[in-house]
Amino acid sequence: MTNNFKRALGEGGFGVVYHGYLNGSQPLAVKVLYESSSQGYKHFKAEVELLLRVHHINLVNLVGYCDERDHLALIYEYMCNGDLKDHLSGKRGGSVLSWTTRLRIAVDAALGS
Ligand SMILES: Nc1ncnc2c1ncn2[C@@H]1O[C@H](COP(=O)(O)OP(=O)(O)OP(=O)(O)O)[C@@H](O)[C@H]1O
Repeated sequence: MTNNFKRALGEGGFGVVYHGYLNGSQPLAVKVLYESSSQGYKHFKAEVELLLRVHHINLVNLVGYCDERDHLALIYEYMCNGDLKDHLSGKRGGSVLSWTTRLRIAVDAALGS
């Protein structure tokens, strides 16, 4: 899927996220979790159980997961517009978001949570 983990999209608190494709065409983001602690595994299971049940337009979809105990990965649909953090901080260039837009994003995020 990730072509041997060729392209890293970023890194969060739980692992590195790689770009990949499903069936060679559907773009994906594959989060490979750091070595699993019991705390990490609990978080992984909670994320899988919640996101496989809950679908909302403001939430990224979980497409699948890998649970081999020592190798854990979460597979999400790929968000092509980048990180919200970068949009809010103006790092992506382009126009600065207005306060009205920021407020709408906050409300939309709250609706998805
Ligand atoms: N579904 C996705 N589509 C595209 N890029 C993604 C996706 N998920 C994560 N990324 C990229 O990988 C980076 C790390 O994401 P990740 O969710 O691990 O960290 P985070 O947003 O800091 O959250 P957390 O606090 O859960 O670790 C993001 O900043 C983003 O650039």
